Amino acid sequence: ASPSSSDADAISRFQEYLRIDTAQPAPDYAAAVAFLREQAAAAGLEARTLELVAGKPLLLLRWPGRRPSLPSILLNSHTDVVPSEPHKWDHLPFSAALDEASGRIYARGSQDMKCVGMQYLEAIRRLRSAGFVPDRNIYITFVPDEEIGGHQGAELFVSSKEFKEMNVGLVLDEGLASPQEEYRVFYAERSPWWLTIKAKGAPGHGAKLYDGSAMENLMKSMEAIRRFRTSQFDLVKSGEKAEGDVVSVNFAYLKAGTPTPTGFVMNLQPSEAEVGLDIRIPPSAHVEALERRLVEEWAPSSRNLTFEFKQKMSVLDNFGKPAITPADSTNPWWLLLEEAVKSAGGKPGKPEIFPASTDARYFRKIGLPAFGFSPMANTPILLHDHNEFLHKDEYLKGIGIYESIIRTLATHKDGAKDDESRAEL
Ligand SMILES: CSCC[C@H](NC=O)C(=O)O
Ligand SMILES: [Zn+2]
Ligand SMILES: [Zn+2]
Repeated sequence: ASPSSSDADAISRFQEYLRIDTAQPAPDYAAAVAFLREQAAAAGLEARTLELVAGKPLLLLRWPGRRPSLPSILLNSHTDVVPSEPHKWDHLPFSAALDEASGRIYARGSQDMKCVGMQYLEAIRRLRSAGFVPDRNIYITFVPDEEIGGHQGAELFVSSKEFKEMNVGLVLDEGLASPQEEYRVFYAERSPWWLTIKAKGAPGHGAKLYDGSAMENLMKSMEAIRRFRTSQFDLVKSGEKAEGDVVSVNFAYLKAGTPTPTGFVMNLQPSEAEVGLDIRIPPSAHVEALERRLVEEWAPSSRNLTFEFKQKMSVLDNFGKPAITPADSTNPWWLLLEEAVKSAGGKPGKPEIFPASTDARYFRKIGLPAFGFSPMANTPILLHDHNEFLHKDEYLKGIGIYESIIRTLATHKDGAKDDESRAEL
């Protein structure tokens, strides 16, 4: 069915946002914030641009509620996107081309996560024009730098005075597309450990056989790492565990050898060899056992191996507990979210652990409940991939889902224990 004029307008606004090149490492944040401030004005929202770091604007929008003392709702999204290889796309990544035949909107950020940022705003437009007024303050944030760790975005924001004044009770952030009809919802995520292991050994003639060369040392470690990786991956392949529940280890780079202007020296065994690892740790992992495995098996000093962490996020929050948001009947926020998705015709899937990392970790770290959710069903998972797309109908359906979520979460349930504690409703 062809979209109504308001649907067509919503789609063209989505395309306009997608056309702004906010790809790392040089996102056009100024253009994105200028566009989003126009959208905020059209949606009747108060807007403030915070520059916690120069050149890294964080846009903070507010929809005042009738009872501002209630814990507020924060709808978060990031404005930056990952780079792409345009020549490998069927449609240029910032063309935001709507393929009429398929109904797909192709663009970098169409899934991750410009769709969500615009769906928040479109849902609020519709709620306001329907005369809805929230009980709680509703905040919408567009933060920078999520794709490079959020260190100058969400991580700074959660310790700012502006954030403290917001009295946030619940955060929604990004999820993942679902190839099934059930939407995916995330209540935790895996913590990134980025690790380098360096092997040293005696150099030697390429024809000489001897033990303990740097390459042999490193290969022994990589073989042990690969066996561990396989053991974890087999748990996923067998269906015994979800991807977010195992420890993943992937090889990010290898570095060794003596370069020359035309290649590498072929008859000199190098005295050093290095591997980079991207490790993701679920909240349930036995961290001490993994650290022991690293020291004793993967990088034992007895084999002239050393290691260095480039990033080592804890699986615990600031209170020493696993950074997890309960997604069951003990958490009234979860029950409301589930009810809101269902009442808008959506099917929430079984709550999962997000396999990668998002800015949600910074909110959970300070003890706030945060769910990862992107309303994309019947959609292949294409974040960070070539030909990332979102079907226009899925996009429009997602606006309706957020209308229901915002209406449900923003309305105070009389009798709830809102005023006594932030964790409760
Ligand atoms: C760990 S900081 C980088 C965050 C990035 N987020 C999504 O892809 C990720 O690699 O998971
Ligand atoms: Zn993202
Ligand atoms: Zn991403």
